[in-house]
Amino acid sequence: MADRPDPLTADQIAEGLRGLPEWALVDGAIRRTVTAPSFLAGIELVRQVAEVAEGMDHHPDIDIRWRRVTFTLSTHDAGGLTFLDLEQARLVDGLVADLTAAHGA
Ligand SMILES: C[C@H](O)[C@H](O)[C@H]1CNC2=NC(N)=NC(=O)C2=N1
Repeated sequence: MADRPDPLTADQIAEGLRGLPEWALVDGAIRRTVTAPSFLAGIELVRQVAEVAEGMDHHPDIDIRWRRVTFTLSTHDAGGLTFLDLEQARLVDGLVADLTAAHGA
């Protein structure tokens, strides 16, 4: 198993979240809900996030409810949040921005 980074401190989490205004701290994880323009657009976003996740070997919890997709990030092996979660949140934000731009929202 790959070495996992140390959990972030509360200060590090707070600082990281300042740059991630769409994400909320919930039960030791960070969470963002996206409303996609359609169900299939939401599924395509999930597929793109899945590719990112595979590349990072870091896998989000994903909840899909029609057009609403919720991503919940934490590092299970570390028992908390690590820089991997902040990095993944930024990458998800980039994909969501692309989706929004593609649909002229
Ligand atoms: C062996 C493998 O690297 C680990 O099990 C990875 C896989 N994906 C993971 N994803 C997340 N979110 N947290 C982890 O701790 C984790 N561990």
